[in-house]
Amino acid sequence: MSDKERSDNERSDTAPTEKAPAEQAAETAPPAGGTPAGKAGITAAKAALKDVPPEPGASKPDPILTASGVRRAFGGLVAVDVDHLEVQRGTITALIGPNGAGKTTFFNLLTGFDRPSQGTWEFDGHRANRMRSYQVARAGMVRTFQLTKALTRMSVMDNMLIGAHSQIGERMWAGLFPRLWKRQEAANRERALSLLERFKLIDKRDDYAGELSGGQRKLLEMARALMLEPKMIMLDEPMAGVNPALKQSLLEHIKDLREDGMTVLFVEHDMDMVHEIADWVAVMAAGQLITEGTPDQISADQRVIDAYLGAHHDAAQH
Ligand SMILES: Nc1ncnc2c1ncn2[C@@H]1O[C@H](COP(=O)(O)OP(=O)(O)OP(=O)(O)O)[C@@H](O)[C@H]1O
Repeated sequence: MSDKERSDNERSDTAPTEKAPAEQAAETAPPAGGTPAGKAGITAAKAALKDVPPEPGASKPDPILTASGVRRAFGGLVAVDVDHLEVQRGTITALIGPNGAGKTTFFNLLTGFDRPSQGTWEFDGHRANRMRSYQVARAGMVRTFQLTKALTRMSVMDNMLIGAHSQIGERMWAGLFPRLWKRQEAANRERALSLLERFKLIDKRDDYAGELSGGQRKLLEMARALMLEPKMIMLDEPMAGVNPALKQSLLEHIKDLREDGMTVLFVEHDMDMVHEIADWVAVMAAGQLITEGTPDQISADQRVIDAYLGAHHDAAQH
C-alpha cells in the first residue's frame, strides 16, 4: 500500500454512527426516476432549470423533493432554518456553504437520521418528514455514509450485501419464507457483483473494506447506496480524502447516476468539482438557504462571496 493510500485510509473513520438504512433490493433494473436516460439526461436537466430564477426557494418545474419551514435547533443554536427548497428531478444539485452552515444537519433531517424542530418535506409525492431512515430509503432517497470502523473490518462484498438488507424484520422474513429469502439473497449478490464491476472494485470483493484507498472507499460507499435502487442519492462530501487520480473517475460515476435517471444532491467544499458536475447549486449560511442558481450564477453572487468571507473560508476565491 502506498503512503498516499495509507493516509487516505486513515481519514474516513470519523463518520456518524452507521445504521445502514436499508430496504430489500433485488432487481437489477435501472432506477425509476422518470427522466430520460443516456445523454438526454443532462440535456433534460439543463432545460428544466433554464427558466428557474436564481433566488432562494425558487420553484422548479418537476421537483422530486420539496422542503418547507425546516428548522432544527440544538439548545439555543439554530443549525437549520430553511424556508423552502425544491430539488429538480433528474439533476445534479450541489449544496454548498461555509463550515457550520448546517448542510450535514439538513441532510440528516431529510433522510430521517435526525428529527426537525419543525418543518415538512415531500419526496416523490410522499410526505417524508415523519419517516424513519429505512422508510426514507425504501421510498427511494438514499444517502451515502463514510465507512465506520466496524464496516472496515468486513469484506467489500459483505459491505454491499449489508447495504441491501432491511433494518427491521429480516430475520422474521427469513424464518417465514426461507425460499423467497434465498432467492432475494441470490439477487442481492448478483446486483452487488454487477455494481462492483461497474465501480471497478470487483477484484477487491474479498478484501477487507479497510484495505481500500480513500477513493476506493468513496466508490464503495456509492455502490452500497445503489444496492437500494434509489431515485435520489445524497452524497456527503464525495471528494473528501480522494486523491486527484481517482477524482476524475468519481466525477464520471456521479454523472453516470444522472444519466441513469437518478437525482443527485451532494454536499461539497470543492468548488472545482461543483462547477464541473452540478446543474444547480443551493447555498446555505448560518442555517439558512441564502441563494440558489447555476454554478456560474452562484460564483458571481455577492451574497455567496460575503457568506464565505464572513466565515473566513478560502472557497471565496473560486
Ligand atoms: N448534534 C449536535 N449537537 C449540537 N450542535 C450540533 C450538532 N450537530 C451539529 N451541530 C451544530 O450545528 C451547526 C451546523 O453543523 P453542520 O455540521 O450541519 O454544518 P455543515 O454545514 O455540515 O458544516 P461542515 O461543512 O463543517 O461539515 C454547527 O454549529 C454545529 O456545531
